Amino acid sequence: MTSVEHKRQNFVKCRLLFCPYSYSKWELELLIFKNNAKKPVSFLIYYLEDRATQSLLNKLIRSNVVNNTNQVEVLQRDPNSPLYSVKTFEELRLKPQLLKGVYEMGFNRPSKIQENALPMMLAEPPQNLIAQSQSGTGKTAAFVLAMLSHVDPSLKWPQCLCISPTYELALQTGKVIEQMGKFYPEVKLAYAVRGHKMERGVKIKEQIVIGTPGTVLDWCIKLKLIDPKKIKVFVLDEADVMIATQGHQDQSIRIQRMLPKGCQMLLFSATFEDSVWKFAERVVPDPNIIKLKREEETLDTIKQYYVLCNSKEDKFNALCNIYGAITIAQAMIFCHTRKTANWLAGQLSKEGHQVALLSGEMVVEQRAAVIERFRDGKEKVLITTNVCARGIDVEQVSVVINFDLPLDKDGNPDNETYLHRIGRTGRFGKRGLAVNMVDSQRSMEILKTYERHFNKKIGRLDTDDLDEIEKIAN
Ligand SMILES: Nc1ncnc2c1ncn2[C@@H]1O[C@H](COP(=O)(O)OP(=O)(O)OP(=O)(O)O)[C@@H](O)[C@H]1O
Repeated sequence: MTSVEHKRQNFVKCRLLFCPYSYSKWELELLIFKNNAKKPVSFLIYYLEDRATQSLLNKLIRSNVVNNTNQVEVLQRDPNSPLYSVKTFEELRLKPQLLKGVYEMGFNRPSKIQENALPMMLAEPPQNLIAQSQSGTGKTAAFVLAMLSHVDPSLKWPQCLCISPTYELALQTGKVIEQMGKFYPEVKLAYAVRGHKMERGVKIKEQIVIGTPGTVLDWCIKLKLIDPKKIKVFVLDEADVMIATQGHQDQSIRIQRMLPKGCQMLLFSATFEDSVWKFAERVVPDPNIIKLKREEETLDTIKQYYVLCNSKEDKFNALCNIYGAITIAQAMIFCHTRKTANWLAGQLSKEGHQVALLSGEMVVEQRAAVIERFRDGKEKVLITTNVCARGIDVEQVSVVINFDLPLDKDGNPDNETYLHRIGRTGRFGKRGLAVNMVDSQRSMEILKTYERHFNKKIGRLDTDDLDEIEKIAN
């Protein structure tokens, strides 16, 4: 190639970033440089869902089961058989060690989905189940209890196999197995995840194996560590996340095909798009189906205010006044950009607040650590960009501050994100307080759009008047 030809070359650069506008997406930016130009003449942006990260963060922030007032829908394989549901864990006749484990975890009674799913999963002969309900409604706890109930600890080989979409999610489920099985130490657990190097042919003695599809397949086929014909219970968790990951769907089906005919197949998903449904039907033959509709969020129990400001410094002063006047257990503050979030975190720290900062450039482990600290109350303020606006369940947070109002990627009002940031589910949901900082004519217009859309008044708050602020807390 001559130098002249070289100069005429077009080239493309890619950047993978965490999307600043949405909670669960990665942004792939393609910069097209024509004729070696310094500036790209066009660029394309793709959004790739990162559902696994969202699911993990959601699990980590949650400290309790999500209450859902919707009716559970049950479709039985045999519609003539009586429909069992339980209101207590005693009715399930669990092994005493497991009942103790359940109570030790602070569970007093089965969650809504567990009321129906547990009797089905524990029935004799074993029944297959597809269950769908939003994250946090108790699915993991349910299938963990089923696996622990079905194993025979005197047999030293894998009998229950659970596959999760990612390393982190598998570890998280493993923790639940360890907690619930705390008083049942004869039952052992093995992790089939990356980094857990095993020699070919060494038989696994643990009765429960949890892992990701690729490693589980290796353990079954290549390394022959697990005899799939001896598996009694197969769990496929987070089916919606699983199929969103390249290759996982086929791997899961390959694993399922190796299992014996009588093996109990259980599949769980937080959502049920058509693609998940098709996949579920391939993995679980003759299923019973349990569905619990997602509970809608509302603004009914939220007091909403706005504060007029001129600059970010002004917003910060307003925030300090609010903090000075009312006691805030935990608050989440949303900023539009990473830069503002960093600046605000610095300012609040200088004022002596314990601040946690969550932003897009952090890797999943870092974000998980920040969220766990916040959930445990080690920090009282969580500042974040839009990245986790929806990934995080904010029910436990009583005060939400929109330091910048939520906008979509084109800078227009984003009703869904506004609702999700400050909304609560359930008619009996805890009361909350939301304060919106308005700093321009445009942001005032956006605020009015939210007011009209939700048909809920957003009152003005004068943050220079401490008495007035005190009143909003009552
Ligand atoms: N019966 C129960 N009583 C009280 N808390 C419960 C009960 N069942 C589960 N929990 C708790 O509720 C939270 C959510 O439960 P779990 O993780 O099982 O839900 P999930 O539907 O599997 O959610 P995800 O889809 O995010 O995994 C956990 O903190 C769990 O310990």
